Order: sequence, then C-alpha cells, then structure tokens
Amino acid sequence: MSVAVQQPVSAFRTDRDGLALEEMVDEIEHINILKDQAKKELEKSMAEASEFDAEKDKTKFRQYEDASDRVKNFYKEQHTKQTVAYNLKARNAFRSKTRAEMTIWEAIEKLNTLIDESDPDTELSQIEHLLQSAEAIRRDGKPRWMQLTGLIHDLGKLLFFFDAEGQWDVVGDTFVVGCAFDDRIIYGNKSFKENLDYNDPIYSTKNGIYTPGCGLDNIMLSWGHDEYLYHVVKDQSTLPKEALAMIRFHSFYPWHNAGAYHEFMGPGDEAQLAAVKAFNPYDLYSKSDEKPSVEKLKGYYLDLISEYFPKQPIRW
Ligand SMILES: O[C@H]1[C@H](O)[C@@H](O)[C@H](O)[C@@H](O)[C@H]1O
Ligand SMILES: [Fe+2]
Ligand SMILES: [Fe+2]
Repeated sequence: MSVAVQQPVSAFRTDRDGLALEEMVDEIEHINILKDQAKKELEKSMAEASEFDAEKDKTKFRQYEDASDRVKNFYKEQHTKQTVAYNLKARNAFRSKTRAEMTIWEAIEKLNTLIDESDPDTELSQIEHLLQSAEAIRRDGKPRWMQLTGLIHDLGKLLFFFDAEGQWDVVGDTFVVGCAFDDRIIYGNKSFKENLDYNDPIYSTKNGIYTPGCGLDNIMLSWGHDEYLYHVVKDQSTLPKEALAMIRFHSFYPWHNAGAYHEFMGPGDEAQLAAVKAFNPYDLYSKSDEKPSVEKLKGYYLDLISEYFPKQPIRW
C-alpha cells in the first residue's frame, strides 16, 4: 500500500493496491455527491409556496393613496424627470467609470445612512431591511444564493452617494421609458404629464421604440438601484440567473405585480417573472417583522458573501 502511494498517479491503474485506492477515491466522490443531494433536498426550491406571508395583512402594504406627502412628492418628481434622454445619459455615465471599491459588507454599512423617500412601509434603516429580507428567506429554508440575494438586493441604492441627481433616479418602482407610460404605474399615466416624453410622437405610442416580443433585456427600464446593481453583480459574482432577475426587476411592480408590459416579454422571460414573483413577498412583507440583530447575524452572512463573491472588494 505504502509503495503504491509513492508512485505516479497513472501507476494506480495497473497494480492491486492502486485499484483499491482508486475505489476509495470513487467511494469518497460518491459520498460527496450524496451529501450535496441531501443538502439540496433540505433546501426548498426557489418557487415552492411558503407560509411566510400567509398571516400578513396585505392591505397594510403599498397604500399609495394614503401615503405621506414625502412619498407623493417623490413620485411626482420621478415621473417628471425619468425621460429617455436622461436614461441614456445615466447608462453612459455608469459605464464610464468605477465609482468606488468596497466589500459587500462595507457597502451595506455605507447604505445604512439612507432613508428611502419612496417607501411608505418602512422607517427602518436599509441594513435592517436587507437583513429582514434575507432572514425571512433563510427561515423558509430557501437556497443560500436566494438568502444572499435578499441581503444585497437593494445595495444599488448606493448610487445615491455617487452620481445620482436625487432619490428620484435611485429608488422607487420602475417602469418602461420609450413607450407610453402605463396606467398601472403608481399614481397612473397622468402622473407623467410634465415628463418631456409624455407628448413625444413616438415615445407616447403604445409600443414606442419597441416591438412586441422583443424581450425584457431589450427594453429600457427607468434608471435606478435595480439596473445598477444588476450590472455590478452580473460581472462580479457567481450568483445564478434567477438571482440576477430578482435584482434587476424587483422594483418593476407594474410588470410583476400589475400585469403590464407582458407584450414585450420574449424567450426566457416567463422564468425571470417566476423568480421575481418568488422573491417579492420576502422583500415586501418582511418589512413588518422584528428588528434583526446586525451583530448576531454578521458572521453567517459574511460566509455567504464570500461563497458567491470570490473576489472582493467589489468595483462599484
Ligand atoms: O419604495 C420602494 C423601495 O425603493 C424599494 O427598494 C423598491 O424596490 C420598491 O419598488 C419601491 O417601491
Ligand atoms: Fe428595492
Ligand atoms: Fe427591498
């Protein structure tokens, strides 16, 4: 046995001891496969129905008619200023430089000073909202990549500290620019009356610059934290495509919640919709959960971060 171990690997295939060793290697591989399978079975699938939001009173969330002036003023400004021209400019600015280098955890801490003016449902800080979302996903036994997605999904709000002109190009629900503003957007189509594109001869038509079936990757959503983080994460993590869809479209309520813009969907978009719908309850209804303890949870999430972000710091 000891003689065989010192020989080159190829020799194991010919002598008796080598064969035994090869069998042992096979056996270990087999055990590892079984372990992985068992782990997977413990994890519920992304879309498996959960009890998480069953006892939440859903009429208590996203009540925009009863919202404060802060929220109403926010949407008035956002709907006036998100034009095609602004969106092209913002995307160019994004591609032209790296704004900062930070680890994911540093980004979470930096974001913590922002209070989101568009949100009628939480007064908690962003770190608490991120941990609440991640913890709700974790408690429900969902996959580790989805827990991490919960933890980072709003980190795009860091834009506020870089190139943003205000909060109107960072937070809030998203919608399509370049075609008629849909009535299912918060506060409806009339909320866009002062937007320069509202009376544009092309942008104000039903399909605008798009063709039905062109696919969500080919439509331009109002610029903000979703689109920004999607690009950062796509290039620098090993998160699966479902996670990327959750990040990119989580604020696109007119689409994933109200059924607008489905005519633009193309191949693969049904799967993106399923992912976003599976994620949404954890983002929205965890806002009423208990305040999480950052200190207690930090260790668990640092491990999770390094699993999917192999190279830190991240280029923001
Ligand atoms: O006010 C909220 C908040 O800004 C969220 O981060 C965003 O994802 C939602 O769509 C929006 O309604
Ligand atoms: Fe968000
Ligand atoms: Fe969120």
